[in-house]
Amino acid sequence: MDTTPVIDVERLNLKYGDFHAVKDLSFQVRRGEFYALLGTNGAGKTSTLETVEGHRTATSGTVRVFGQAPGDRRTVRPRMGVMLQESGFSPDLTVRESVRLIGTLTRRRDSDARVLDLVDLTHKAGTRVSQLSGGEKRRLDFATAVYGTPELIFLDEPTTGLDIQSRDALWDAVDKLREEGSTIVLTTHYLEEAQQRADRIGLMHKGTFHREGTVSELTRTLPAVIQFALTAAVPALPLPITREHEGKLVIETFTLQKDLNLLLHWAQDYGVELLDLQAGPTRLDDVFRSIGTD
Ligand SMILES: Nc1ncnc2c1ncn2[C@@H]1O[C@H](COP(=O)(O)OP(=O)(O)OP(=O)(O)O)[C@@H](O)[C@H]1O
Repeated sequence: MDTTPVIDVERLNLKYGDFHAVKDLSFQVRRGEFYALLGTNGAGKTSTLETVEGHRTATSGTVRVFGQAPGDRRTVRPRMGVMLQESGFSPDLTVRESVRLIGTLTRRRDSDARVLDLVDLTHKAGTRVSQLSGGEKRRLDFATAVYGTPELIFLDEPTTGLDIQSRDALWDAVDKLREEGSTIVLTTHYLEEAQQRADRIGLMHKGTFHREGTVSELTRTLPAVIQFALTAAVPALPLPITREHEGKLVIETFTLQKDLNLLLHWAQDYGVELLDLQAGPTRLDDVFRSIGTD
């Protein structure tokens, strides 16, 4: 089996004039992996991805895609599908003409009807792009990435502007692409989408990785949280309260199951009602919030 990483970035630096936007960034994406490049605003995600996609030249460092320079139009480009934040389809073309154009530009083979069906635009095939809704345009953008089932697919904020049904349909389509072996690189500010699906996450801040790893590697350094409200005076609690937040008592713990069990038994024994009880592991949101504080 070919073990060459699909993407191999080594000590990438990008400068805009005096501004150092990406600093010595190194990462690899393996074949079949779902990798999410996340980060704070202005962290350097788009700059990095544009370089990997072959649209931007590195100030220094090396970027390899399928073992080759990413700008290589003949060998590399046809193997990668890119969903940009704005594809810039001509407003005068119909949806069908736009999909056909994707095939011509990417030099990949596919059935236009299959792609239209996949992005749920068959009923809009004869409509001009200028007359599509925001969500429909986004689904047409998605068609650029999935046309011809490329080996490597970049999704830049793919679900922004999509309603819940369209989001689910997009992720179903991505699941199918993965089953067929495609490698996925995602950027998004919807952290839950990354938390649910990504094999690994690179979390960028100010041009470098704040952390990189699996979701559990990223979250396990932070405590889980139990929170609840009390309406009346109660006997001494069995656990220390870490803080109060919006009228609720918050307990942070690295032993969630044990401490939740202790709390529930205590409430049962004393007949105490724990209002709005919530308990759960650390979420990626919390890792984001901790940027700059740790
Ligand atoms: N063409 C440019 N000229 C000058 N500075 C730029 C240019 N493009 C980006 N930058 C700066 O480089 C930094 C990284 O930008 P980039 O768009 O890569 O970040 P990002 O992580 O994608 O951000 P966001 O989440 O806000 O989209 C930002 O501070 C941005 O202002």
